[in-house]
Amino acid sequence: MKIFSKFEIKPQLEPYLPLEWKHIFENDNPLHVELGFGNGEYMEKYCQKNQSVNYIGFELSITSMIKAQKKLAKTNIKNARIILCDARFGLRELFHDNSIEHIIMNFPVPWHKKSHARRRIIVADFFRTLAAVLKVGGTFELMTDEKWYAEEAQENAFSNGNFKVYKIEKNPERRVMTRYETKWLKYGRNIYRLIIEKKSYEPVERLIGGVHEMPHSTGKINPEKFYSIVNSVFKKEKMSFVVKGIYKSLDGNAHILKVISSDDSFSQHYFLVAYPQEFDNPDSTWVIKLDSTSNPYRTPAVKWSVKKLMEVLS
Ligand SMILES: C[S@@+](CC[C@H](N)C(=O)[O-])C[C@H]1O[C@@H](n2cnc3c(N)ncnc32)[C@H](O)[C@@H]1O
Repeated sequence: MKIFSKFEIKPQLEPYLPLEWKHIFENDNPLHVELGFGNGEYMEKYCQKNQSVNYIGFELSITSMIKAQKKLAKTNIKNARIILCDARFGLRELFHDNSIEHIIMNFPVPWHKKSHARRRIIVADFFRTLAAVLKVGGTFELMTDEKWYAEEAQENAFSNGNFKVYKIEKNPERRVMTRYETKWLKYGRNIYRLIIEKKSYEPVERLIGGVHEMPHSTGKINPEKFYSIVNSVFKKEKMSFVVKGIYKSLDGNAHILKVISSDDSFSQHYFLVAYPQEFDNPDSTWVIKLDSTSNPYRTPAVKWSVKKLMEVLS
């Protein structure tokens, strides 16, 4: 089997965030970022035509990641990296302030139903991130076939106050186009482009920003309490977590806890391991830490789950 993983970056394994992109690409070329790249068709063409930019793509779908990696490998693209991660989180946590030259979002799902509001990307928070991570003079380009969506984004950008907001263009000709875009234009379906340009900088509050350390806690644990915490929801400020299941190792010493945590709307699944430092001593101190198979971003909610569980199990 051919390995295409040279394009994929796993920032959750890095000891420090935001990332140092010039070390990753081994050059200091301008950063261009695509949010929700789908099968990677736009990324492939864009990278071929713009070889002096460093291109970073975000996707949530594993199938799309695989398709894009195959494409990039086939055409021997050198200037692209892709990340399996919520673009809202990635854009805010993985880039230094004033570091991105251009951000592209092609045909996102608008999620117009209220019940899907949590999935929307282009909301007020998104523009706060752009005001931090785009360079002054850097641009965000949105393509959509929903006029109301472009208008809503335009209003949000305008209310943020840090952007020059351009007029929405109808059926613009772009140097690089997606397959659907070409087809839609051919069949007379309208598409819209919104471009905004950053005029002033405003910092954004990051969840990580700094050393990306491994959390662990130590203390006394009453093993009888383990099963009482399953499905209990713990909440504090914008953080929450729930223990969805507990599994015991065959020798009965280690307990593995399946946890889902949330920082605001950013959720992660991971496993924690709890074990006594001295297996034969009933008074032993216990350790709770991330299980070695798990690699969530060490957000405040992840760190808090490690600390709080020690407290409730003691
Ligand atoms: C309608 S498709 C468009 C794909 C591609 N941009 C195109 O124009 O062909 C939207 C894509 O965005 C991805 N997506 C949705 N929400 C996302 C998020 N929060 N972060 C990263 N990708 C996301 C989806 O997995 C999907 O592949």
